[in-house]
Amino acid sequence: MAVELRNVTKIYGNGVARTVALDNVSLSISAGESVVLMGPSGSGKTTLLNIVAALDRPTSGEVYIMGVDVTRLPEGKLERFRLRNIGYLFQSYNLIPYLTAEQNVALPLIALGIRKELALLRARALLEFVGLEKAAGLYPHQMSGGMQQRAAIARALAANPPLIVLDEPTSNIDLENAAGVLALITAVNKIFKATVFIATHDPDVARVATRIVYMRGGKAYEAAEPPRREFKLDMGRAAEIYEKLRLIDELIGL
Ligand SMILES: Nc1ncnc2c1ncn2[C@@H]1O[C@H](COP(=O)(O)OP(=O)(O)OP(=O)(O)O)[C@@H](O)[C@H]1O
Repeated sequence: MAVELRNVTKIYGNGVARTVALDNVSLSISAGESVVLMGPSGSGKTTLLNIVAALDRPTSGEVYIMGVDVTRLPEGKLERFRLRNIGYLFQSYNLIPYLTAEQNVALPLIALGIRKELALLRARALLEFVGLEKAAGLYPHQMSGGMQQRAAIARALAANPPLIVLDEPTSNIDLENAAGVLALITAVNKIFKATVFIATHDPDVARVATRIVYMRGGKAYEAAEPPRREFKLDMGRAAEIYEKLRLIDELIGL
């Protein structure tokens, strides 16, 4: 199981300000699933995403990620666990402004202690995977919003994490870029075999889902069989770059 939540409750505040953001949520996500979390504003999506991403701890309940109970990990160990196991795509991308695209992508690998040249080699292959091979030397301010997002996706894949968590991946980009990013998410799921967890308001994102979970009032509900729409994607090329990445991984020992 990639992610397992058992009776997870999250309560903010107390007294009159007490809010039950998650109400006894249990959820099992198998490796390789692509889960899209939908629901109205205030239903608890962000709270659940942050818990699945090991960025926040529940008030009660257990959270297993790749078999590890992350609620019991001390902060120091949790940080390394996150670096190795979870790739993040935040709405604001959070690219470091004074680093180039390739330096941004290499950063998680360098934080894991991998030699800079090898980290940059993998970073450049990942930028090729997301279609940014010509932008490796650009700084974030020299890139469009769509390009910055692709760079952030490459960075999320840097340490080859088994779980990728994305918060509203289509909210800050235009329709054309949104279709591109959904195709990329499909490739990440199919070729990298990463488990994908996405919180969104955008019903279009459901097209990349193997499973849809709805939130309402802090409770999670399973949807009936979701629509599965394939994206036009040159899987041959993506698979080719993936092979290159695997060779680099052998060098790095990832
Ligand atoms: N840090 C916090 N302190 C107090 N209450 C909070 C906090 N974070 C979230 N909440 C409350 O918990 C509930 C769930 O919020 P959450 O942000 O998870 O919902 P959401 O579905 O992600 O909403 P949106 O789609 O608007 O982001 C809401 O009632 C919200 O007001």
